[in-house]
Amino acid sequence: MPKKIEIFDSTLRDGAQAEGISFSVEDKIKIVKALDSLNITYIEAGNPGSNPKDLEFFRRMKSQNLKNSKLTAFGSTRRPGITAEEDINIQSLLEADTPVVAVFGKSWDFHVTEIIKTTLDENLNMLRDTIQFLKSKGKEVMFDAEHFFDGYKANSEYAMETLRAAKEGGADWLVLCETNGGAFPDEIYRITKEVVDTFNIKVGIHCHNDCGMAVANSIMAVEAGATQIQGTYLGFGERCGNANLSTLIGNLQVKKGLECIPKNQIVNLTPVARYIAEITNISINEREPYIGNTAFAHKGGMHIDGVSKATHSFEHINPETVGNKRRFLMSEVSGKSTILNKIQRINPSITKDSPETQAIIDRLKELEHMGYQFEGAESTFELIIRKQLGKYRPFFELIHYKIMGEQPAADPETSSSVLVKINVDGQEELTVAEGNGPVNALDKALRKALEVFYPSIRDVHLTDYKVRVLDTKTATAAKVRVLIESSDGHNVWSTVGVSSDIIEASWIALVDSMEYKLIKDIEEKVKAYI
Ligand SMILES: CC(=O)SCCNC(=O)CCNC(=O)[C@H](O)C(C)(C)COP(=O)(O)OP(=O)(O)OC[C@H]1O[C@@H](n2cnc3c(N)ncnc32)[C@H](O)[C@@H]1OP(=O)(O)O
Ligand SMILES: CC(=O)C(=O)O
Repeated sequence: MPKKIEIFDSTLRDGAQAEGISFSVEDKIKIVKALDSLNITYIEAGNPGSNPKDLEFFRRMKSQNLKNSKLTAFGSTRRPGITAEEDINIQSLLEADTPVVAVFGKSWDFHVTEIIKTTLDENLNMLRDTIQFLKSKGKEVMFDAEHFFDGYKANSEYAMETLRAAKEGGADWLVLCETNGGAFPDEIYRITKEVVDTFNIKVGIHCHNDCGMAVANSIMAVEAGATQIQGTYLGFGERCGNANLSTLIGNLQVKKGLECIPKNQIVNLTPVARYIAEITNISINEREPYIGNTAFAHKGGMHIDGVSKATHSFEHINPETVGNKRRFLMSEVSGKSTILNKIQRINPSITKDSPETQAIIDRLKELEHMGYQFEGAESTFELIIRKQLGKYRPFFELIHYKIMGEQPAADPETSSSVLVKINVDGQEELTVAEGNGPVNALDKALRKALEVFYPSIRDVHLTDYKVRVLDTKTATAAKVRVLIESSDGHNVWSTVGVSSDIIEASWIALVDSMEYKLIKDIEEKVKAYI
């Protein structure tokens, strides 16, 4: 097995072929910089013959110096019947002015005769002289042997001929593409091994994920002697996507000890994933290995107990190795160990065997049965612990709220009005507020009333609001769970409310949010005093 694997990221080329993904030139530049900072060897950032945006991107990149990575432009071999020099796509590849070009060409005889409709000989000439031409211009050239594995299975002699032609043309790399994503790991190993044993040249692998095998297939190619892996950082790409490089880098570098990026960069595996997702405007699959939000989240009580005693009891690596973090989730399947450290933050004298611990677990299970979920609402859970431990006093009493809606609205920003009346230590306060919906107006009215007594509430704003219908069978009579995320500019916290009335569920979550903020203010003051 080799010691070093060259990583080739195609997020900005094959990734841009994924449904729902579109990058602006600015997005591309930001992602290139992030990949460069991670020391990804090759960044395939576009197809200059495809569209003016990619050409503009490569033009802008001429003034950007990459510190570690080699920018790569992608395009096809020349068209049949013309010279490489005459081919407009090849002219665009040169115009991109990158040190590396990746050219794809046909390796499956069926594609040659039925898709690009030329002869098998002309296809070999197309590969050979396109690569020769690009080499004469001083480029490092990768030959992406499209459909190589299907081609090999249909006509191995011809598939190998295409690699021979590419090598004769001067290709630096033969990249075996599993274009349709239908091959299995044993086939990948056997065929890649034959290529590695036949040609004295560097071999790469490019796998698609149509059978969920892209990562496994890429690893088998490495086992067979490939030293370059192509994929996309978050796995998105044409159809089911490409080999996920964040998983592959984790697997190869952390588990198999092969260097893909410098050792000191592996802690950036997760932060770079989150940055790319942010720029791409997608959510990372929570369950993604290594980098996902739940990759090191423990929920089962016995798991949490085990991890608290020895982290490797339920973790394959330490999450910090890849810049991720361990999380313990609150739920009805939690045991006492899960909640003990949360309880002890409020009352350190309580132990696993104290009756209060069992009472809190019972209350948690009862609330989950009613539809609550605390995994994403730990602030509400802290308030429940306080209530159970007698460490809570309400900051205000609700007298009532009234909601009015206007439809059709003269101004959508003020389509709802809410009146809130509260009592704080015997003093009543009545406020009215308008909003673009009842929850927005309710939030504004409650904050306006509370600000009179607690000025720091002015800093609080809602940053997220999610509603989940809990029992879809009963349709409009179903319960809803409202999850609110709030911020005061320094801290972010989440609270939850459940009711069959969406306004009431929102109110419960809003009240928890305000009370949580006020409790934290008091704690800060006490800390400062001590
Ligand atoms: C497996 C892969 O991922 S390969 C990369 C796939 N990526 C993309 O297709 C995205 C970028 N593509 C594009 O922007 C456009 O397809 C362009 C600009 C490159 C070409 O557009 P058009 O000239 O309108 O052609 P169109 O997309 O309709 O068809 C593809 C053409 O490329 C030809 N072609 C396909 N593969 C190859 C190849 N390896 N070598 C040479 N020609 C090829 C086809 O025969 C077809 O030619 P035809 O128009 O003479 O029948
Ligand atoms: C080149 C390429 O993207 C493929 O064959 O899948």
